[in-house]
Amino acid sequence: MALNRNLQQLFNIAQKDNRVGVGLMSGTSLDGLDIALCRFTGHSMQTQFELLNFVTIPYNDKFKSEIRQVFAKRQADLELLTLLNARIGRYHAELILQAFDEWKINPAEVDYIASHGQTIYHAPARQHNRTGYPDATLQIGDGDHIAVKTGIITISDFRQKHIAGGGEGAPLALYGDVLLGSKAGEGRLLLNIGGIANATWLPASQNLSEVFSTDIGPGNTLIDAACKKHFDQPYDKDGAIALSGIVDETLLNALLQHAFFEQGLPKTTGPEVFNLAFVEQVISTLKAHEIKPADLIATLTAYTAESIAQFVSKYVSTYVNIYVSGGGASNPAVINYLKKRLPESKISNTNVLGINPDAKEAILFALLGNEALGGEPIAIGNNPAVLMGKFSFPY
Ligand SMILES: Nc1ncnc2c1ncn2[C@@H]1O[C@H](COP(=O)(O)OP(=O)(O)OP(=O)(O)O)[C@@H](O)[C@H]1O
Ligand SMILES: CC(=O)N[C@H]1[C@@H]2OC[C@@H](O2)[C@@H](O)[C@@H]1O[C@H](C)C(=O)O
Repeated sequence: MALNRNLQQLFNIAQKDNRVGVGLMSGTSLDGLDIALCRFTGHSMQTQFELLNFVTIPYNDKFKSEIRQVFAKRQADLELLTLLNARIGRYHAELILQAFDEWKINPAEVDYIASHGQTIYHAPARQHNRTGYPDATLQIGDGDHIAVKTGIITISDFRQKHIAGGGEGAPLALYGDVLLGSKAGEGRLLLNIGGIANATWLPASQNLSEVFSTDIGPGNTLIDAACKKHFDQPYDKDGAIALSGIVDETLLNALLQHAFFEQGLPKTTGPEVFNLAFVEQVISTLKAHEIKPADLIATLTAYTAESIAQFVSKYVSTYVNIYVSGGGASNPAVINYLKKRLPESKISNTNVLGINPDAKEAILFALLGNEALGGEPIAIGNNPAVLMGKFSFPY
């Protein structure tokens, strides 16, 4: 009996030795959609990869503000959430087609799309503390819309399987970091500074049981939020505002008392926890304390960098090769603080590993899509050995 058209196409793609796939990431910074066009040869520990094209297409202010109405909020308009699930899926498909146009790529040359979607709420059990409820996370921007509009098989909603297998749904970075970033004889820390900062430790032994990946704390999320509120700017370009201000050590120390930093690894978090309401609440406990906007940005920048430095000292080693990715890698105020705090570490950018630091997370999802099509579950550290993602078909 013949397979239907969708399954036949899936069967053909799954049997290929090499695949061209698109990885999509729309992170917690809500800056835009990262689109990475990749070619993968092989799978699992034999994966070879080439980045063919990459672009970040910025979101316009109206779109950002619509997402913000439901993003990381305990209470939200359910109708808007429902509408956004479809709208984001369709919009992402339009942006992919726009990128293909610019790259002169025919959609028929692309085997699959792997879409992260937009995280709306992240609620690990450690954080929600509701008896009887599991770890949970929600990403929207339904894959069916992407598959139908582009005509390309789409794999999406990767995080649910990680949770079903016993994880918190994040960070998923380690699956890509192990396959693309590890090297025998060199201990490496791959540090991503996005909205939230996370890291993967890749030991020199390449022993998968020693690998771990965890969120560290705030990345750019608080800096961005304070820039928006006090300077009407989406972020602190090149750390200019932070470098013009003075770090308020009292506030910095108070912020570092957050219970998240004391919790064991691995752990995950988000803007549900690290937001301006938390910062303002901490400021309100510091009696007779006034802080100028530029000093606030300087302090929040130091908060990001100091929490990363403390994590490195506590869990890795102060003498380690650190490879940074994510938008925070372009913030000299963060990177210079880290270099001062960890003088024995060698801090560089993932470019030196052949991985574009802005594209790294989009590449990760392309890689997870390649695994979903042809890989095998791999046990890494205490992460679930699962193949992640759900399939959406064009027809
Ligand atoms: N030149 C720059 N100077 C300072 N900060 C920058 C610069 N370029 C990017 N950034 C920061 O990086 C952010 C975007 O980072 P990125 O794209 O890694 O986030 P994301 O993908 O949303 O994050 P996440 O990993 O949390 O999902 C911007 O909002 C800004 O804070
Ligand atoms: C729930 C969620 O969207 N988490 C993101 C977020 O952004 C950074 C950090 O928090 C990380 O845990 C994760 O993304 C990356 C891609 C990951 O899973 O590795």
